[in-house]
Amino acid sequence: MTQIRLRNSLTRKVEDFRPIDADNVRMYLCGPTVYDRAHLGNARPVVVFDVLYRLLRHVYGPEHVTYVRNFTDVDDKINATALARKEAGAEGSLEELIRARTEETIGWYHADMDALGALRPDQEPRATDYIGAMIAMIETLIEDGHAYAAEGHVLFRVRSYKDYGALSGRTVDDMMAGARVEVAPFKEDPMDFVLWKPSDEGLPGWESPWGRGRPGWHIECSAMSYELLGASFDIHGGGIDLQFPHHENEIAQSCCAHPEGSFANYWLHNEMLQVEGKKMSKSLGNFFTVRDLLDGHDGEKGIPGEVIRFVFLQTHYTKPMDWTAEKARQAERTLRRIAEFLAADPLTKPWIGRRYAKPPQEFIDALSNDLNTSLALSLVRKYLKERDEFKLIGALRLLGFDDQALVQKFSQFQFAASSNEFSSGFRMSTRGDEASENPNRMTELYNRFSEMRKEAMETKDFAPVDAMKQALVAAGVEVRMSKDGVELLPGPDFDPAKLEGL
Ligand SMILES: Nc1ncnc2c1ncn2[C@@H]1O[C@H](COP(=O)(O)OP(=O)(O)OP(=O)(O)O)[C@@H](O)[C@H]1O
Ligand SMILES: [Zn+2]
Repeated sequence: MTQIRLRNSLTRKVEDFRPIDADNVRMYLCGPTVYDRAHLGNARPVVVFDVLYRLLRHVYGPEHVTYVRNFTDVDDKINATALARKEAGAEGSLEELIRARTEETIGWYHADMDALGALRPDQEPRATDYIGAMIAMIETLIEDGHAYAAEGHVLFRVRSYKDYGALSGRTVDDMMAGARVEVAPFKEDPMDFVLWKPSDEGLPGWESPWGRGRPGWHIECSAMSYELLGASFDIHGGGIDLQFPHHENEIAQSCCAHPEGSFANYWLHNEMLQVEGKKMSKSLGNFFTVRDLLDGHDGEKGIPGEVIRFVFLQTHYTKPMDWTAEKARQAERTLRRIAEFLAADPLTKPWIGRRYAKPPQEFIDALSNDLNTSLALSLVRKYLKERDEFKLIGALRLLGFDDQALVQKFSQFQFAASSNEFSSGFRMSTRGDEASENPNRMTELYNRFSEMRKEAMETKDFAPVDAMKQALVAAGVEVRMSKDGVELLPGPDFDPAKLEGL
């Protein structure tokens, strides 16, 4: 089995990745606070951890990986956007407006990240669905002396956890000198952080042993990861901006509440997307949204999600990067060249099953070496140069690029979605040479054969399917049928003339 190696922020070394249970590899990523559209920086961790997710699925099998990414749907910023709407005359209670805002933002988030080719995680828990689990965890922490209640708040007693600071490699005293910590009169120590706080009247709140209130941000991830992945899991990810204090606090809470577990064994942090040397962030105002980039804004034309993904993957996730129009142009040129090549070749059509296009081992090795995506992309260019379609498609798919979508979006061939000539709507219209004639024919046969098979499953009359299969085989086409569907692979003896009568 391929050995994946990852840079673990805990040890600051690239280590062999050894899952706790190879039958269920578990990964948690801190997700967005859903108050507004995601900016391009927010998309970087999504793409980085999507590549890791795909690699883990490739190595351990898709059904042996669990990827959880949360939505933080309780937050001052969400309340503020809902309040602003209410003040502007929006109808409904504040609670309804808050709910509407988080729903709407989650919808945007899904649409934007889908456009970047990111798979949806296996679970996307919302913090507000796990308040009970958070309260239970806080109670345990209080019982064991790691937390205390004061004036409607509950605080984590940082000095009760001797390993606090291990992830950032700093002591509590160093951190105190560097961080702007809030000194509240009810805190025993300025470093102590909030687990629970009172809610103002009219704002979202939950009954708890400490009065009506709501959780602090850090406890959300500790509680949700425990509920969905257990006291010990494999990988915890997020942007480097979250390492301190958010991740340091998650570790303290989880390890103190569940000393039987190790929490996360590997911590991965992506570096920041920057604008002129500064982190792109809402608070600095130096941001643009993923949606603006996709759709085009201020007179600029839109940029396809594949281009954005390609640009991200050019830079290793541990390095800061800038977004530039020149990088986007170059990525687009490469994707066009790939698409033209794929479009001109009859192999890249829906009737080619995924199983035939396998990423070469050298390509898997590149990704397995701490996600060396820039090396992986140079291998993609190499396969293109060598005109090795199988390697190229295998590599593209593992990186999260859909070859058919690339052909449709980036090649000059036109695919008429409305075409009634072929039910899939997959049609080439510009080149009349043989190479494009046969794929049309194959697509048609593929659609017809799939239809026939579907029908046969219902009627239990498999005779027509068998007859067509025989004819295809006689024309040199290998036919594979599985529960996922049908695959047609023209072999070296493929003779399109023999398909004439079909
Ligand atoms: N410029 C950036 N580059 C890469 N990742 C980023 C950047 N900004 C935020 N992230 C990551 O985006 C994810 C979602 O973060 P979150 O929702 O807390 O951000 P936000 O409040 O929208 O961003 P901001 O930091 O701009 O206030 C986190 O994993 C965070 O590390
Ligand atoms: Zn988190």
